[in-house]
Amino acid sequence: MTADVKNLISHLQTALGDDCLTGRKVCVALSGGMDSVVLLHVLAQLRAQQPIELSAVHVNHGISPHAADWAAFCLKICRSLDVPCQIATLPPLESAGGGLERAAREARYAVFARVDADLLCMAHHKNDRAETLLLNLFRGAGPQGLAAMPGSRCLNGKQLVRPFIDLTRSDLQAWANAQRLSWVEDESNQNLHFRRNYLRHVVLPAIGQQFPAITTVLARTAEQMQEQTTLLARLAEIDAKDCEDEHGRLRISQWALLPPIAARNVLKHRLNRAGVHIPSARRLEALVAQLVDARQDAEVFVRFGQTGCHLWRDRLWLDHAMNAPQPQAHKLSDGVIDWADGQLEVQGDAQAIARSGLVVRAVGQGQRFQPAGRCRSTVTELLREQGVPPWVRPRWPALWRDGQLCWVAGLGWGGAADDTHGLALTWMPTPDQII
Ligand SMILES: Nc1ncnc2c1ncn2[C@@H]1O[C@H](COP(=O)(O)OP(=O)(O)OP(=O)(O)O)[C@@H](O)[C@H]1O
Repeated sequence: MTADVKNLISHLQTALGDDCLTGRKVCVALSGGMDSVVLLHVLAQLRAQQPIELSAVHVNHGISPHAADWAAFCLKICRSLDVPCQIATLPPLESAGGGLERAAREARYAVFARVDADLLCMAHHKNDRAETLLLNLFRGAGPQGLAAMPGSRCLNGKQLVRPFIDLTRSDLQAWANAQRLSWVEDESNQNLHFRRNYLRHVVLPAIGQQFPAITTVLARTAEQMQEQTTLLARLAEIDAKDCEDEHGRLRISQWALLPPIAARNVLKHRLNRAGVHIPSARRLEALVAQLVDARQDAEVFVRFGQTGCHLWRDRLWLDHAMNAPQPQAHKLSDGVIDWADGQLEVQGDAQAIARSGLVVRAVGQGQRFQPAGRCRSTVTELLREQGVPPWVRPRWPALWRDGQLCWVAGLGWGGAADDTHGLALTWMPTPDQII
């Protein structure tokens, strides 16, 4: 295609769904690189024709020595286009075994998931898609991985869209040159130790000598795989119907009776739908084997990257807070306190709170407690009765004074509490995620 302005704008309108754009909040994931700078400019030009609420988000990973310059550059172009820009500066990353690249990507998507927008636009293009397909092929992925980068998908209640997925890098380059745009170059894009760069600079050009249309062909394969994946997801939901409880969650003992190939498909689909990254077919196989062999009252735990999968009470529970830092003990204060498994809202007179000497701290193991009007027991037992899963109980929030337990979320005041200090405490747990 010729990359003139009109073409790119009409391409974008088609890709984003022309008639439903008006008045919507559209946010650009802006790295500062050429592709997303082009995307920002095209959307800004579209805004002149159609009322959209345009914004941008840049994630500063702090990995490159130039990270601060990139963030400053993003702020500068956004200011020049009158587009509000949010810079999300992340704490240093721990690669948790999956490599720094993956950890950075996961952290980035977590930021995107929280952005206030209807559409979150990313600037991936056909070449990115071909590279991703090959990367996934070389790590033994199935149809889901080979469907690399769908043009659009749901992300936490909004739509993640890739309006440039049918265009090539050179289409965007031509447009950027014609518009005399400037952008930042990420020096790590030249580093051949990164597998993606190796594919981009060495493997794909070599294949292209014999197969000149390789990028387009791979993108077409990805498209077909996308269709297969959609069909497999439909099949999974049909098979899942036979083993769901009244809330649509899998009864694992019934799921285990499905033919193995169908059981795997259902599990993969449900984990995917819940946003769990499945590291490899082997890990999934290990989970399937343990679940199939488990007795109905057994407890099984398998770790998938940042998520823990627990079999408990014949259901599969996901623990996304598994690696979250343990909340530290701190003095009680007025307001909302973020906790691993929810939020605690504290309302009361600031001076009375300060005088109370109360400290917020996890309940820990083996504590005994007597909630008002109930028998004294261990907190573990009391929380078990409330349906709080075993892995959550030790990190459950409580209020302490002088080392004595006074209040426990979900159980209320008791134990050493002689006075509630006029406090109103509301515990808002994160809904359980059970697939
Ligand atoms: N740090 C970031 N902040 C915001 N969005 C990002 C960031 N990194 C990547 N993205 C989004 O993801 C897309 C693909 O990322 P990738 O790492 O392939 O791009 P890039 O080479 O860094 O930059 P570009 O694609 O803009 O040239 C980008 O086009 C952009 O939309």
